[in-house]
Amino acid sequence: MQGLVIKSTGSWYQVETEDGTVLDCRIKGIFRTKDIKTTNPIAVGDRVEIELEPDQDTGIINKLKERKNYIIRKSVNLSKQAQIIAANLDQALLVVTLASPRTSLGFVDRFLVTAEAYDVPAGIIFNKLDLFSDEGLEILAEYEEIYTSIGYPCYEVSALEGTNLEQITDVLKDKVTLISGHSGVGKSTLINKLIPEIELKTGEVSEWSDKGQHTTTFAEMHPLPQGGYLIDTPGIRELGVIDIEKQELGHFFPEMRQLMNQCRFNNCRHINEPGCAVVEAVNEGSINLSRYESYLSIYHGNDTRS
Ligand SMILES: Nc1nc2c(ncn2[C@@H]2O[C@H](COP(=O)(O)OP(=O)(O)OP(=O)(O)O)[C@@H](O)[C@H]2O)c(=O)[nH]1
Ligand SMILES: [Zn+2]
Repeated sequence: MQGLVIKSTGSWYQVETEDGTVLDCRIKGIFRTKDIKTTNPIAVGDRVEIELEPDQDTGIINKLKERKNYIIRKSVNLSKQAQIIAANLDQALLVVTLASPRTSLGFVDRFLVTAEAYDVPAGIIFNKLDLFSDEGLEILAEYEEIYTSIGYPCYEVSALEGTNLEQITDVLKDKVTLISGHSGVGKSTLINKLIPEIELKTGEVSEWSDKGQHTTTFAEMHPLPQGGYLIDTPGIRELGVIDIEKQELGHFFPEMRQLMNQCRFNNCRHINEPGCAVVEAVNEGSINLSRYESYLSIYHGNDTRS
């Protein structure tokens, strides 16, 4: 039988089978992830094969299907080990606001770079539309132009007043979506509007491993009324811990990626090299300056830029 892992406690997994039943399952056999050492073999979003236990009430996961992508969190106390937070994401959406509080473009760009590095399509939800003055709406239009021209879809909503939420409903339909955003942007308000019954299901689960170490909460996939799942994460940290080689960074800016092969040197860092097509595009205005500043900031490791 095939199934989708929708909840994990680290030792038990809830697997939704094709007919919609949810079975508690455990793992049999050894599951390894290529290239990295992981603390958990299976994560939410994983597609698995299961067989029923003789009692028929529970199942055994005996095969893990290949993942199209996955996001990880580095383990704090076990070096070189990572926890897989979720697998097979269809998209990642970042909720941002231009006021109370203001999300910096540097923060947005870090999120987008990480999504690119994980190979997860990303989009941006501008929330609190009801607070925007005319001037605010102009800035919003500018920002949207920056990101839509690169290929990141943008949405404008007011979670509080329910404005344009049907657009988000459509975007989420039948997809597995990670939703992120820093504190205060209205992510909880939005999720509660999208999944009215979710408030019943929240509540922190934290596990203690047998070594007495505190392990972080496992992600949960919340089923959406229109089909699909939402994975809620507390913030960019979840999506921001990946190691990116400096030399690779430009690849995760799509507008730079498509110009890089025109740089004079094939090891161009796009900083001050002669004949750099990226810097030329920045000077011409075809690459947005704030995007390029984010590139430099990440390149130089200024992680505190806000
Ligand atoms: N004006 C306005 N306020 C909003 C909107 N959405 C949320 N808020 C308010 O913004 C504040 C923060 O909203 P939350 O939903 O708690 O934000 P959050 O992103 O989940 O933040 P944390 O709970 O800290 O993780 C609350 O006072 C909400 O009522 C909106 O569309 N317009
Ligand atoms: Zn260059």
